[in-house]
Amino acid sequence: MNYGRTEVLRGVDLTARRGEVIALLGPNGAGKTTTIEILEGFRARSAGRVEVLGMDPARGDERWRSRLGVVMQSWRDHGAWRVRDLVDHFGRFHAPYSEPGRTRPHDTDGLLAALGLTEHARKRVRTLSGGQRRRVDVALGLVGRPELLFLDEPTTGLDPQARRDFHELVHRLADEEDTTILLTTHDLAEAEKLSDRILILAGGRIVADGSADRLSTLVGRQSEVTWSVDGARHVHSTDDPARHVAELYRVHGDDITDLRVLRPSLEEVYLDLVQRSESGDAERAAAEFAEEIR
Ligand SMILES: Nc1ncnc2c1ncn2[C@@H]1O[C@H](COP(=O)(O)OP(=O)(O)OP(=O)(O)O)[C@@H](O)[C@H]1O
Repeated sequence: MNYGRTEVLRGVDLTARRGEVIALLGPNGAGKTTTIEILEGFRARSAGRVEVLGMDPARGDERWRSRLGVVMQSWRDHGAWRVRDLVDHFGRFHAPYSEPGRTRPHDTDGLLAALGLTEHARKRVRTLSGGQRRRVDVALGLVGRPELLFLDEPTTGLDPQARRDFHELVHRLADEEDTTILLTTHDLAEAEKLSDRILILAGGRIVADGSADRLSTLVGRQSEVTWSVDGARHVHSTDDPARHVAELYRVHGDDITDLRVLRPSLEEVYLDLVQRSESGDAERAAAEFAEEIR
């Protein structure tokens, strides 16, 4: 993908399985939104082959579009609309495209309740707070009961409770409705919590692809064990924390307090991979990564 003479994506290769939740991570400007917009059919790619639900997004028709849910990063302004009317109106677009086992659209009031919007249903969108508007965005993305859902930074501006509710909603959509979800976020804990698979985009390429657990074992492989005996605190780095803890108990028994084991975090893996690819050689970073997970 090029914007003018600037190449922003090259050789991005990705397959998503039905019902999978994939988090697309990467620094600002890495090309996450561009990737998602190409898949949604909102942006024409410069080259390459793309197939989404069996169609080239550049040629997607209305029926195809009704099977997708889209929550974009930028707010689409419908300030004068009342929340319930807006969601209901968007839902009608999907009505002709019901399928066996997937009635479209969602029941408007049920959806508003699931997103904590019931008490705001009669309000005009422009009078809502930022986080409440974001929930309306999510409602509009979900109203057609999509098979494939794109969420571009969906939890920006949500308070902790709303964020947790949203996480539960994503799990339910994947588990109960077999919805395939591709989301972007800058919150690594969120990516770890929500997704089956994490993709890291840097330097225009996917430099890592795997579960959070898998990625966490790759960089700074050692875990850190901390504990106290008789008020003195100790720290030890080890490849085998279970063995170390067993040995501690053999030696000190019940004198041990404040025992903690910390495995390398996704944040460390992320920063390491992004740094490697930004130091100029994304291709080598991707190759090194592929070598490490073999
Ligand atoms: N319409 C456009 N015209 C020209 N360049 C663009 C356009 N849209 C994006 N870009 C450039 O393409 C690159 C990728 O942008 P993109 O928005 O896809 O990144 P992102 O990974 O989603 O970033 P963020 O985390 O900040 O949302 C950036 O360098 C950006 O400046």
